[in-house]
Amino acid sequence: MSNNIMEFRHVSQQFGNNVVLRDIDFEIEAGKFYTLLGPSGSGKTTILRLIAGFDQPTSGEIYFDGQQINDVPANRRQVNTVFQDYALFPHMNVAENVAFGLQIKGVKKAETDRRVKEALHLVQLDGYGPREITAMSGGQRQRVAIARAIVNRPKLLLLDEALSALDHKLRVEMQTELRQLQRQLGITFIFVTHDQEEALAMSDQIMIINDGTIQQSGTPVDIYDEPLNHFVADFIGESNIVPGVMKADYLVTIDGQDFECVDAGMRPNERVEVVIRPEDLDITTADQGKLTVTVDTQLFRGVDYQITAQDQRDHEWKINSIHQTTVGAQVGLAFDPEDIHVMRYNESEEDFDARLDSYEEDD
Ligand SMILES: Nc1ncnc2c1ncn2[C@@H]1O[C@H](COP(=O)(O)OP(=O)(O)OP(=O)(O)O)[C@@H](O)[C@H]1O
Repeated sequence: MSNNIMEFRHVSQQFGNNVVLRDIDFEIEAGKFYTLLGPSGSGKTTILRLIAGFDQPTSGEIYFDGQQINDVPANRRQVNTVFQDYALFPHMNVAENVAFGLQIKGVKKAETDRRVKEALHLVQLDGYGPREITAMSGGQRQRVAIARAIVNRPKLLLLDEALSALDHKLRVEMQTELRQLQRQLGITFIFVTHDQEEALAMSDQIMIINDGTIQQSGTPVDIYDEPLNHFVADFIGESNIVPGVMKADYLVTIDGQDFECVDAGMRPNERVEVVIRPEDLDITTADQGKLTVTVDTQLFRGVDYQITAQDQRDHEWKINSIHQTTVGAQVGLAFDPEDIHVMRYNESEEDFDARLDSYEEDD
């Protein structure tokens, strides 16, 4: 028996001529914290609206707990949404806002009071029930919105950029609290954000979306360490992305030099893209490095130095190092075979050759 609470099968969404989602397929496992991550306009909110039942897909099927729900209206789905602007009722106090959904369902007063109290306790707003919404801070309103969304224990909670209105410190605090709340309640959360650090910090699973298609799904570690394509490598964290050729299993050529790597199974001489994260590069003496570079810039960031350097072909490398270096110095870059991440190239060989040629002509 599958433990999936939500499934999309070949879901497409079109507004007029504008195709916003293209043949989306995914499964959401019950009880986990999922994040939909992608740039503005990629289709994240459109997916949430389909899950919540605010819109119907142009084609494809949506399943909830194994049942097809395309035609089930929003108010009959066991799904609640926390919106970016919270959508609280300003003329009601905190308790009335939280109680609203229960009253609509006709839950008795004593039961409603009990559940409102419990929900306010879960979001650490004990005793705030009689307060006017207008007398609550941004962070407190955020908690009220969450209390209102969990009070009737939905099976699935959708959070659309739910933390984006908070300042940085409060936002980081709420990330931890939301994660704890999700574990405590065991409700499946689908959280939408365009902030990659937030996604990496909070999620069990991340789905990266761009231009209406899912680029990669996986745990934060999978996605960070093994990006499937250029978009993911570039979008998640900082990266050095360079074209290369897979000479043989475990051997890749970058900039005309051969490097041992841990990837295999590509065609001999297959064109690839190579990702090396800035924190995986160590600075050493010029004669000890695998590549020789000249340091261009160095910025101290508290925990480390953010360094840029040019190699002999004038390509820029980003390096994060805890050791200080000197601008203008010639140094070596050291890295291990497992720090090289090889990605298949997903464009035609002709396009790739053209790009590789132009890259080499830059020399
Ligand atoms: N009702 C609609 N009618 C026409 N176009 C729409 C409609 N809803 C969304 N779109 C378009 O669909 C695309 C995806 O929008 P969506 O809101 O899903 O993106 P998003 O990833 O949530 O972006 P953001 O992070 O900016 O909220 C955009 O180009 C948007 O203009």
